Amino acid sequence: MKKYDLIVIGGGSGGLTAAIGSAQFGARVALIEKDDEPGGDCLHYGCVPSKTYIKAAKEIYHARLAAGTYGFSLGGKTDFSVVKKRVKEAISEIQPHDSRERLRSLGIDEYKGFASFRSKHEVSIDGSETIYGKRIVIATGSRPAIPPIEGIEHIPYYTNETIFDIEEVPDSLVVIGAGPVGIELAQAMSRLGADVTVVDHSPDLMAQEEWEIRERAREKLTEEIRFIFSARIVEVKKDGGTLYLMAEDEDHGTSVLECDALLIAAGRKPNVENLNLEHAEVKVEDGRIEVNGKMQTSMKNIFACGDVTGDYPFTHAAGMEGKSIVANAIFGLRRHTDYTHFAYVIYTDPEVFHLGLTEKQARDQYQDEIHVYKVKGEDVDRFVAERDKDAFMKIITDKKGVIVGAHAIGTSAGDWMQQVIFAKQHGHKLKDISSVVHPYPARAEIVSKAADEYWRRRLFTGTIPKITRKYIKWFR
Ligand SMILES: Cc1cc2nc3c(=O)[nH]c(=O)nc-3n(C[C@H](O)[C@H](O)[C@H](O)COP(=O)(O)OP(=O)(O)OC[C@H]3O[C@@H](n4cnc5c(N)ncnc54)[C@H](O)[C@@H]3O)c2cc1C
Ligand SMILES: NC(=O)c1ccc[n+]([C@@H]2O[C@H](COP(=O)([O-])OP(=O)(O)OC[C@H]3O[C@@H](n4cnc5c(N)ncnc54)[C@H](O)[C@@H]3O)[C@@H](O)[C@H]2O)c1
Repeated sequence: MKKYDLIVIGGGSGGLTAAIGSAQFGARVALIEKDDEPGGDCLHYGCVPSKTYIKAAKEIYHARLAAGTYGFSLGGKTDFSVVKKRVKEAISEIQPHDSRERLRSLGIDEYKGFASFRSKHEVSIDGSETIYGKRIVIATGSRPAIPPIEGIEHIPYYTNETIFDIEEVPDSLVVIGAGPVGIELAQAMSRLGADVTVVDHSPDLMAQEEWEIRERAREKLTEEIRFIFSARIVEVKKDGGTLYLMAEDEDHGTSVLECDALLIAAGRKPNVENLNLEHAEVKVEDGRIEVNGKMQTSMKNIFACGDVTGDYPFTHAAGMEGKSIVANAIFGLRRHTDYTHFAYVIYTDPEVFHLGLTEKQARDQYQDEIHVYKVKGEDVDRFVAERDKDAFMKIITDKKGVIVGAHAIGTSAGDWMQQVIFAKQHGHKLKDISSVVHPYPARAEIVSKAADEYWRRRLFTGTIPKITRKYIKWFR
């Protein structure tokens, strides 16, 4: 039986980081991936294809808007085969980075097949070959959760695993789920030509976002998408080419939605099945693998990262957790994964950026001893010049000015807010950003406006102006 320092199950963002990091430090590593090529959800069915869709949709939408603005007309239908081609090209250009060849070139033994445990140190591949690992990583990711709806097994529907393969944009599309997957794809599909309705059983979208951001996002998105909140699809039927979806809505009772296609984006289910976790005494709690801060499962030599743990289902979280595993599983360190400065972006247009506490969370945590700084796009020259004034940003600090939360909405918000992640992570105060000179007229100036406001409140109110006035008089 072949023996390894580390066996990694799953070649997505988490597994690849753990395997490549460990091999680069000299560990003997095996990676088992069931699909033809590694890369996982992010490369094949998630981040990458969705961002290519979003970009194509955005270009088409803004071209049409621009035509209206500048007095000419743009007609015609999108050639969807071009969009699909661009998706394929994007995946295949990134694939070499995550390929079996690259893993081999790094000295990793890659296996193709479905992995399952035989014991706490033994993993079998497709039930045949068995290999031994001193330490093992479970990075099997997640799949779309399909809600229990009567008749769902008898109708065709899309998930993120199939929506990037469609031949044509449907005339009408219902999306179940207003989470990041649902709204990013709903907006893209609407811009590509579908009439889109999003149904969610929660009362609003983006419940975890700062309320002013949520309101602005809802206002913008409802210009393009119809939302039905507090509603549940309870039954589905197909007649000819049409789908009939029975929706139960708290306010309006039962109604029937007709559409050509259905996309299910109702959350994720960690991939824990058929791994024979009981052979390794790895505990599953609420359908996901339980880990401690060191990413260790209930069995000390077995670690888990990424979507299979369920807590932070993001590519960059899986990567961060994979790095902790390299430190803990290969070097025996006690590194805890720290999510204090974890940020994410929802890639709608406009983008939504989230870092740290919301104002409400900060008020609760710091007993109201916080400062809140808000800047609107209409106060920043670049947004005004480009006639794109919907941007909004809020930074929350503790009473000493240390950043505890930052939230924004606007074109490319995910890019211009990066500096705040850096500042927060390195313990800088908001005032420090004020001394950074931002090239004029960068959108990032919105952040320095908040920092300027920090100084304005301290310098130009209270006793300081009285003293400086006296000094200037004397100095004359
Ligand atoms: C539409 C969509 C858009 C997204 N956009 C973003 C985004 O913009 N930014 C972001 O941060 N996140 C995004 N995400 C989330 C991101 O894709 C996931 O958080 C990330 O892929 C999780 O990585 P992972 O390594 O845990 O799992 P995965 O990437 O799913 O990898 C798991 C791998 O394990 C393999 N596997 C599973 N079981 C076995 C087994 N028993 N044996 C062998 N191999 C196995 C699978 O084939 C797969 O390759 C998006 C998700 C979706 C669905
Ligand atoms: N830009 C990004 O970083 C990005 C993009 C896409 C996905 N992701 C990650 O992927 C994860 C999964 O995203 P998601 O949107 O699939 O899941 P989610 O859990 O975030 O959202 C699912 C939504 O579906 C609704 N829902 C669930 N069951 C329903 C039902 N039966 N009827 C009506 N509504 C129902 C929920 O109320 C929720 O609003 C996210 O948490 C995110 O971390 C990230």
